[in-house]
Amino acid sequence: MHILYILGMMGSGKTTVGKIIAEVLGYSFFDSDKLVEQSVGIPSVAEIFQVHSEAFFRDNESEVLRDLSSMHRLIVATGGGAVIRPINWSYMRKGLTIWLDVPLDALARRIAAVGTASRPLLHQESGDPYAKAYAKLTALFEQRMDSYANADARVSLENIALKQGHNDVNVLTPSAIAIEALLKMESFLTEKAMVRN
Ligand SMILES: Nc1ncnc2c1ncn2[C@@H]1O[C@H](COP(=O)(O)OP(=O)(O)OP(=O)(O)O)[C@@H](O)[C@H]1O
Ligand SMILES: O=C(O)C1=C[C@@H](O)[C@@H](O)[C@H](O)C1
Ligand SMILES: [Mg+2]
Repeated sequence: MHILYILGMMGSGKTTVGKIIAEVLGYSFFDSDKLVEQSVGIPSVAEIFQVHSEAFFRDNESEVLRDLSSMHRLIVATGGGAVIRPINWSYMRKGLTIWLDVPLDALARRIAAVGTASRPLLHQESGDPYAKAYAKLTALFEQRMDSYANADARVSLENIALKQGHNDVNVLTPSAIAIEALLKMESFLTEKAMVRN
């Protein structure tokens, strides 16, 4: 495996879990949102949306994914919306894709805890941050769920919690999630090798 792409909604833990996986495997870690900020020369995604537009951000995101796709031994935390463009899949299909599937109420809770200012698609000046984030995440997820489901492997926090005998995903540590992601990757690669042989 040359590159592992971590997919998932905003706040799903792509950066947190991706860094742990990179450390375990001895791979380099890249955050595609950060690479877009560097390449555009604007320090935040929110400002890129404001100064330019979402379409401009998406074009740059595709360029970043294209450039990364020729590299080796990387873990890439993708932007939450990277799955919506088919061209991005043509780059990501060169590696392995894994979807961090986190219940929307847990996402809204994490996002409300840090505020929505850094997330232009969720930001609202007024109202309850949890309720607003939850409503927007629900609408976005409906548009995107079929795209996330194209990932080679899915890491469901609900399933990990069930396996551990809890019914609350909020007790799961990033390390437990990273371990599950590594196991899912391994089974995907084993099945792929069996189909080949
Ligand atoms: N397993 C976890 N349990 C509790 N909080 C978590 C967990 N994983 C990540 N978080 C917290 O949730 C927030 C989002 O995590 P992170 O930044 O890794 O997600 P992301 O998918 O990279 O989000 P973004 O859309 O901003 O790129 C952070 O505040 C992080 O500390
Ligand atoms: O889900 C999304 O569309 C986004 C997620 C973030 O990672 C950023 O890429 C940006 O805020 C858009
Ligand atoms: Mg991130």
